[in-house]
Amino acid sequence: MSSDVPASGLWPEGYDLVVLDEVDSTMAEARRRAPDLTRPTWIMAREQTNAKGRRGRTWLGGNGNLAATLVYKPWCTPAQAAARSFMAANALFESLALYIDRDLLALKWPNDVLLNNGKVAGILLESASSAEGPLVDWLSIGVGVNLARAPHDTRTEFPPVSLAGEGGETVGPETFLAVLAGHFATQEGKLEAMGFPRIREDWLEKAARLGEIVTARTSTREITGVFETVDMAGNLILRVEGREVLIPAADVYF
Ligand SMILES: O=C(O)CCCC[C@@H]1SC[C@@H]2NC(=O)N[C@@H]21
Repeated sequence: MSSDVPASGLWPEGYDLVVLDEVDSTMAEARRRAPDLTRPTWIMAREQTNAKGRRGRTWLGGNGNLAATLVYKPWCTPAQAAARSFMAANALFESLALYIDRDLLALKWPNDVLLNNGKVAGILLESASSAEGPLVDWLSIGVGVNLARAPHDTRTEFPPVSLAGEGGETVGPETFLAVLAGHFATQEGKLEAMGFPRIREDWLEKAARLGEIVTARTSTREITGVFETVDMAGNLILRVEGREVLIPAADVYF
């Protein structure tokens, strides 16, 4: 076990922890470590010099915020791996709810966590598969959480907010990661015991704007409709003019 694992009883059994002062990106570090990995490992960095967000965007972190990636080898297909983003979102929600009123939090499809309608946390998934079989070789789940400060970012309609800035309790990245790692391990347990329907149910309970009108913007089109649900494959389902439209990937606005 890595010596970085905290002595406190908080840290989940079976998971390793690596804490780095500085790295290009914890996603890149996960990629480098993945081939030799023997146990699920959380990699946390105090600073990232080249952090990545979804769709190739740059991720703006900041001192006192959490930047971490879980890299592991779940026995699953790429489609099942994608379901893990809902588990990460559920785990982030439950972790943040320890430090702020949970009614102020919501999950935005596919994998943002909102606090007072601003973005407080984002999730980025990467996986690798070989041609030899249907399973992924490894999966990494990166999380960025604005605990202490919200980076200045004018590119988004969901401006970054921070836990501290919205009146949440002060919590450091190490402590928050221990809480998050525990909640994520619980989600893995739920997946094993009850399957994705239970993960989806948990996610839908926390979903922003369920049953309301939202707009999904893909790289080629914009679709506005009623946010009906998320299906068993994790697709967004909008009702548009009486028809169900299935959206596998998009940015959602409301
Ligand atoms: O665009 C998003 O919403 C996803 C952001 C994910 C950022 C995290 S910070 C830790 C990990 N390392 C990275 O380079 N990105 C993810």
